[in-house]
Amino acid sequence: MLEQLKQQVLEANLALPHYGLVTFTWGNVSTIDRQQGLVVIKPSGVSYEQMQRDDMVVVELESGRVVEGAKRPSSDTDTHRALYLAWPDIGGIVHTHSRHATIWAQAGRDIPAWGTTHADDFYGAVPCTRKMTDAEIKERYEWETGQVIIETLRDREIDPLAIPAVLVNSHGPFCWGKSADDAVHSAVVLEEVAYMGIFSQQLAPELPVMQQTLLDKHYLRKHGAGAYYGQK
Ligand SMILES: O=C(CO)[C@@H](O)[C@H](O)COP(=O)(O)O
Repeated sequence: MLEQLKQQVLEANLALPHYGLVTFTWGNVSTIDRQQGLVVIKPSGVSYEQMQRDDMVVVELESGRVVEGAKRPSSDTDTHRALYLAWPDIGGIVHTHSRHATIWAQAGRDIPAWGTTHADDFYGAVPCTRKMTDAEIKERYEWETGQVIIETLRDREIDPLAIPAVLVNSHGPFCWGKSADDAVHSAVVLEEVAYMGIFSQQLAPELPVMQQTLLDKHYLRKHGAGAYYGQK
């Protein structure tokens, strides 16, 4: 089972440069075995060209202790752990510094739902977190990054599976889903709508968000009529 998860995580990490979402090693993907309470994540600082299945690192969900793997786990492992612990329905997480989504994160801006490309995968604006406090940055930075993400979606009453993405202020995007592949899909769509949004807003600075009926039509057509999610 773990070997299969390592292969899934390897392939998901290799999809990041394939879709142009990363430079150098600026990104990481993980998945989780909830029965065993184990997270499988990319090794820290290893180039994607050299990455092998056995480089994947296995850590305990609760403690973060490395239980398998010779390399250091991603530097963002504690952020992944925090999200898995808070959201029992997610099975995969991606973090990147993809260029246009990171532009929105650095600007501290939500990405509004301006079109159906957005609506197919995100049931409303993709939120940007507040800036982290000095104390949060100094103490357990990666863990606190996860807490700020959780706080943002909770306070905005967003179902994580309805809008499976967030922009961490001054940092970059985190995306998730029911699997590592779902999370990569969300990361690709997020980068696309981030890119489109920059230019749409240049063409029409007063651009209104899309009508709720169109957002409903596209989101529910893809995710099923019974899947009501999203901001209240
Ligand atoms: O956010 C950052 C650095 O700002 C990290 O995502 C690194 O860019 C990737 O680190 P590793 O996964 O290789 O440890």
